[in-house]
Amino acid sequence: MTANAKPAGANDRVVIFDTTLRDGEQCPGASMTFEEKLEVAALLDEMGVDVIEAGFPIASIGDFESVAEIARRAKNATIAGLARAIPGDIARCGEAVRHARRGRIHTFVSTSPIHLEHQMRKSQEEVLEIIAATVTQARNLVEDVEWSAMDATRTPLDYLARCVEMAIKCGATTINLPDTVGYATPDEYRTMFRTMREKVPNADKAIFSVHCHNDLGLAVANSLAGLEGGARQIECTINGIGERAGNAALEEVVMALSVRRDVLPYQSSVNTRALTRASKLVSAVTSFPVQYNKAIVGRNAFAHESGIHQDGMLKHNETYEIMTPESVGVTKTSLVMGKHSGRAAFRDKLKTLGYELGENALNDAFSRFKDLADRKKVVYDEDIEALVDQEIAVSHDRIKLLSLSVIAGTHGPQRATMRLSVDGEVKTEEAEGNGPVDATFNAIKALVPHQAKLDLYQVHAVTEGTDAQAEVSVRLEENGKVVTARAANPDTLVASAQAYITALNKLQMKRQSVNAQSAVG
Ligand SMILES: CC(=O)SCCNC(=O)CCNC(=O)[C@H](O)C(C)(C)COP(=O)(O)OP(=O)(O)OC[C@H]1O[C@@H](n2cnc3c(N)ncnc32)[C@H](O)[C@@H]1OP(=O)(O)O
Ligand SMILES: CC(C)C(=O)C(=O)O
Ligand SMILES: [Mg+2]
Repeated sequence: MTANAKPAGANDRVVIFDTTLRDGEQCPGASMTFEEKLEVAALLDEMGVDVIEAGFPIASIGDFESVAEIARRAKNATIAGLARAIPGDIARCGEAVRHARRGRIHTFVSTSPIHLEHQMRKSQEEVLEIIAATVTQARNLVEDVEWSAMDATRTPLDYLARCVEMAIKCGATTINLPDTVGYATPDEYRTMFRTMREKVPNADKAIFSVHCHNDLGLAVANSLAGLEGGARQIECTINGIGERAGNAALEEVVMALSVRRDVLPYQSSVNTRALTRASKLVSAVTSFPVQYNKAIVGRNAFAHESGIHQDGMLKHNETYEIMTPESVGVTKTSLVMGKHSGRAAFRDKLKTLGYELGENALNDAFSRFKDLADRKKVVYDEDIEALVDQEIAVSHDRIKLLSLSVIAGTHGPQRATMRLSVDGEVKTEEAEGNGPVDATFNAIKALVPHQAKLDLYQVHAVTEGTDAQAEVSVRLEENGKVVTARAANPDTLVASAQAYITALNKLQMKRQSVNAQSAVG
């Protein structure tokens, strides 16, 4: 028996068996190259996974070679290979895992009536003989043999018990009872393990293992129920990838054990801080994106957008988080600024961006932020900076933009209607132009007559997407005096008008300071 193979129930240590490289790779589109498999295996080994199922050696030469190489390189983990209940599969698997410091042959055969009749086309008695022969063969090759009853959860318990007894008698050190088709409920799965451990005379000679598929979204719940039934090995995959709807997600299982130690008193040796790194690596090598709201490793798992939650988080992080982001390798909680955010988070965000606004300025900036968030899916830090910079500039201005509407399109001329406040007086003008920007600038010229020449007009997107803020830069020149101004808004024309008006305000301030200097002189 290996270090990992202690009798079920002897302690509360749970063996974490990762099958990302075998069952995970079985899902359509998830195949990994030799080098990618080595990289994933190295990380799993480093993070404390007990058993790495590295592949199915009979499946291909590539699979054989990657299992053998992972076996050579593994420092701590047991390396397992999968084999059907066929002598050739078992021999090939034995060849691949013999390079490991601890190698395991994992052999499986169907036990359910539906599989026996339609897939194996064998009787129950024939399958019992196959179990005896193949487990014995495997045990003659390695010390550590896992036997699985494929489709265990649709197998009559009496027959399953006979199979388990036979596998243990022939030397299996781990007995895996998979929910191959993701059919079981937690209560049924718990009962199956309890029954096996009570009924099978030599049950205490092996570790029992869970292997759950997620067809009904119950894979993690079933895995934990299996522990309550006496299992002490969990088979799982990073990001829950695997056949069809996938396997139980390793990160979810491990964090459930860590966070709910009070009701799940079982220990795993996985370094939880490596979970995010592992998730990102597997996602990158398989090109399978991780859904945003995925437990533990989804990008929203530690992100809060709603004002009430953000306010709570700023007061005490346990108000809305049951584990720290650091505990799974995420640097910090993120308070995402959006239309559901409140003043507390906005104030905190401004502080991190280096702004200290008085209460009135803050309220003004906040209402402009809400207005922006209503129009924009994601509000980035740069959006907020642009918005506050403008707020500060506008508060000193003589000319203020009150409203702008522009008619543009294929049937010119383009027409802009603008309302400005100039030294407190409200003025309106309608102007035409060669394009919407020209019409907008003509309206400004009509409302605030000036000699300044437009030296530069530039537009770029502050952030990504079609709803990104446009940042407009305008440079005006008047009698050798040059001013530049910038403004940002999701509407390019509004940003253009604001930038032009800010430049005019700056020019006005320059004129005043020159006049003041000549008066002093
Ligand atoms: C629940 C699971 O995840 S099981 C693992 C599933 N994973 C895979 O199948 C991935 C790798 N598989 C492969 O590369 C191929 O299927 C191979 C190399 C294993 C076999 O390829 P082939 O010899 O061409 O067989 P094929 O895949 O068409 O059919 C499977 C055969 O294995 C038999 N079989 C299935 N499971 C077992 C088993 N546990 N023990 C013995 N025989 C089995 C089937 O009855 C079928 O036999 P038949 O051809 O006599 O009817
Ligand atoms: C091969 C076995 C363990 C399996 O993957 C399953 O039954 O789901
Ligand atoms: Mg499976």
